[in-house]
Amino acid sequence: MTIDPPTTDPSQRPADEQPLLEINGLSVDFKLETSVVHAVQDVSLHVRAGETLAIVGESGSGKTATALSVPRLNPSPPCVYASGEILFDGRDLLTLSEKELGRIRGREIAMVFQDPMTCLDPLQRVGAQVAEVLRHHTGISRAEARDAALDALEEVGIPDPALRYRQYPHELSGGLRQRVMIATALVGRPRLLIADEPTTALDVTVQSQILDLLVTLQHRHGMAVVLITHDLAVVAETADRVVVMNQGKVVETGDVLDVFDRPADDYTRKLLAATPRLEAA
Ligand SMILES: Nc1ncnc2c1ncn2[C@@H]1O[C@H](COP(=O)(O)OP(=O)(O)OP(=O)(O)O)[C@@H](O)[C@H]1O
Repeated sequence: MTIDPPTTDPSQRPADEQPLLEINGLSVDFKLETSVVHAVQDVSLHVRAGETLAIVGESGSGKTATALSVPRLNPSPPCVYASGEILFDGRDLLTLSEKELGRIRGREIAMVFQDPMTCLDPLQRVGAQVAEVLRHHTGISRAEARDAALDALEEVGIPDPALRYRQYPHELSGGLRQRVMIATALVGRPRLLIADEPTTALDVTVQSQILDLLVTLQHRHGMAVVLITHDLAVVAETADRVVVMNQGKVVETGDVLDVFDRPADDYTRKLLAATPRLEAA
């Protein structure tokens, strides 16, 4: 019997060990008229199927620019993907055509943002918006999409979904709007959800309800989540692993408990020290 030596080449790993998302050496610049912002510098990270990876760091550290690079949603121009690769299920998203990426965006990779109004059309009834996403991705009939959208609104905990279906975004509270955005994001059953500060704009009690909802839906549907947040207490509650960013670079990464118990980097220590809620938890 021969035993193969352990392989270090990622392309040789068994399929079940391949991360769902693997970012290698990503650099993102914003080319402005008189200057260049190096927003993301040589960032590498990975997310396995079904797990939650949190990206933390101060404002301006490059969290959003990193995350928006995955579905290639940084505004271009001024954004330039200067180097690196973003492997989703082994395919480099940075090399796909807009058409190919369009089939992945929203369907296999979905996003929720801090402000639902950036995603929801203020002039369209909310139920129709959820149904339209489904029709776009699956081509099912109007009636089937309506039924599925009603189910989706119910699943995200919207009371009286038949009534809410017919309402416009401005008729809903911030928490309900966020639930509608989550329904819109998840109705296509994505394998990866990118959640960028999904609860920051909400009241504290609503924040924890929305987080609980995301965790429940993640477990139910087995999707992976990239969670961007400045709230380390939220990370401790929800994430498996964490990436700490500072000034466009990854300064530390690891299992949440390890990093929070034994931070290796000074910047991580400072972030943790600035989060008293965490010590109380
Ligand atoms: N569209 C843009 N045009 C120019 N510069 C940008 C653009 N988007 C981001 N930047 C710059 O890139 C850097 C990283 O920004 P990014 O939004 O990724 O940070 P962040 O860590 O997500 O911050 P926050 O927590 O405030 O959202 C910042 O210096 C920011 O000013």
